[in-house]
Amino acid sequence: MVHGRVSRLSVHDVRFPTSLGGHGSDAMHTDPDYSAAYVVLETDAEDGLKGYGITFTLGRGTEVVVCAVNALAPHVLNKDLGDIVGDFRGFYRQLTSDGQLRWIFYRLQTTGEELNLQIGPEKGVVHLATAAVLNAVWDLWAKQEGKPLWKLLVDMDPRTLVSCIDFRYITDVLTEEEACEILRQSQVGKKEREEQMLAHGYPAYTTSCAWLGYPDATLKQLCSEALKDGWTRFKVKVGADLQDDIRRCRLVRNMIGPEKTLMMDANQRWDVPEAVEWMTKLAEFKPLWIEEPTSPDDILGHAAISKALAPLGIGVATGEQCHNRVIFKQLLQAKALKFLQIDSCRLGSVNENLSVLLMAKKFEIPVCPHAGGVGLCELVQHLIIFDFISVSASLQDRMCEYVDHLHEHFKYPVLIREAAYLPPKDAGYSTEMKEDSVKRHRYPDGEVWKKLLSAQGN
Ligand SMILES: C[C@H](O)[C@@H](O)CC(=O)C(=O)O
Ligand SMILES: [Mg+2]
Repeated sequence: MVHGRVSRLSVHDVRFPTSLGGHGSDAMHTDPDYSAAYVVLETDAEDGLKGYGITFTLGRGTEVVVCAVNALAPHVLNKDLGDIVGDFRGFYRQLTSDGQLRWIFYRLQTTGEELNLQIGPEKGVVHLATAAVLNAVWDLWAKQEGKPLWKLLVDMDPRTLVSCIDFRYITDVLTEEEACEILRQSQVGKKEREEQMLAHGYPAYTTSCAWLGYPDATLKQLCSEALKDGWTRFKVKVGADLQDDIRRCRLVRNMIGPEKTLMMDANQRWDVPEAVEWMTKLAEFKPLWIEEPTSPDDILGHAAISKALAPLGIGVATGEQCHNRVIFKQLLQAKALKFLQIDSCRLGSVNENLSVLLMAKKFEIPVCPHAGGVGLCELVQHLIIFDFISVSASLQDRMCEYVDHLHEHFKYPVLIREAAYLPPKDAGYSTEMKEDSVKRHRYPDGEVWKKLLSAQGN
């Protein structure tokens, strides 16, 4: 039974200096410091359990999200956890519909600069903050039930599951009744699929070999190590310089051979015609997909690229920066993507991701989650394992991203075996970081940053 009143919400700005090694770099984010706005929820319950929630950010962006989490705190504090999850749809809507927060541009005074930031509705900073808070609620709920989050979801009856979803703005493609029906139909074979997951895990691909900032020698070395470790699917960053892309893609394709799967990711670098032209030149390396070829807001642009690249056998993948379920709905309606990439922190937590998984099922589009960042692998594995067991019932054309960074900072790190995610066994959403890691990486007063900042003369 869920219990306790939320007595404290704290939020930490935790950053890892990944940009120093070029880890995580792409054509648009050339110096990413993998970071998180890290939320801790405490209750007055005697069990002493805490809920941990993160949202993924890049360095300086974190302080902005931290402000937004604090702005949302009054919605959570002093609430009864039973009341929150008992009407999760209502609570989700309360957080995402704060009449004062959803409207405005937010003016933030940081170190001498003034930033104007759009924070709503259901997009941008406030939505990332919503995800951090709700992820903490889901973590706490799963912990109180003594189950890993994926299992909490798998064991929930369809009616309870859909009661967590806000169907506002999507009923033209998915009603609550239809969602329930999808879940009911997928009850068949659930037990066998759960056993399959526990025995073999969920198939993964790696992005860790080919960040854009890596020199060719690193790329080669990481590729050959990944091959030895049994990886068969690889993603390469592209989009900044065509000649570089040709050289790097050739190098990777030569190393992995013609049979293994290659994906490319441009991180929104191109205009629509440029995307088509560029990918036509990279087609010889046989990519399965081009990810984020253009602005995440350009639904019709994605549709045009999809149509143009289909004859070359290249699909369009996108989602890691899709604001919300409405954008996903339209991408699906417009046949703008062949692979849908949910993100555990970009959307409004499990609640909104459930709606996207169900829409993807209805449109028969495979979900291949985004996980490049700190903690995203830990979180999204729960969603995709649930998706397989309770929604999609298929592994056809599906795989979950894996990046080999920063797992050592988590109390319950992902377990990868033979290029597959093994289902987590510990209770919760795998969101909890090690206390010492948080302390050392807190910005700007953690030991790691104090040293770095003083070396830079700050
Ligand atoms: C900035 C991030 O590392 C981004 O490049 C991740 C990404 O696009 C992916 O993993 O896909
Ligand atoms: Mg990407």
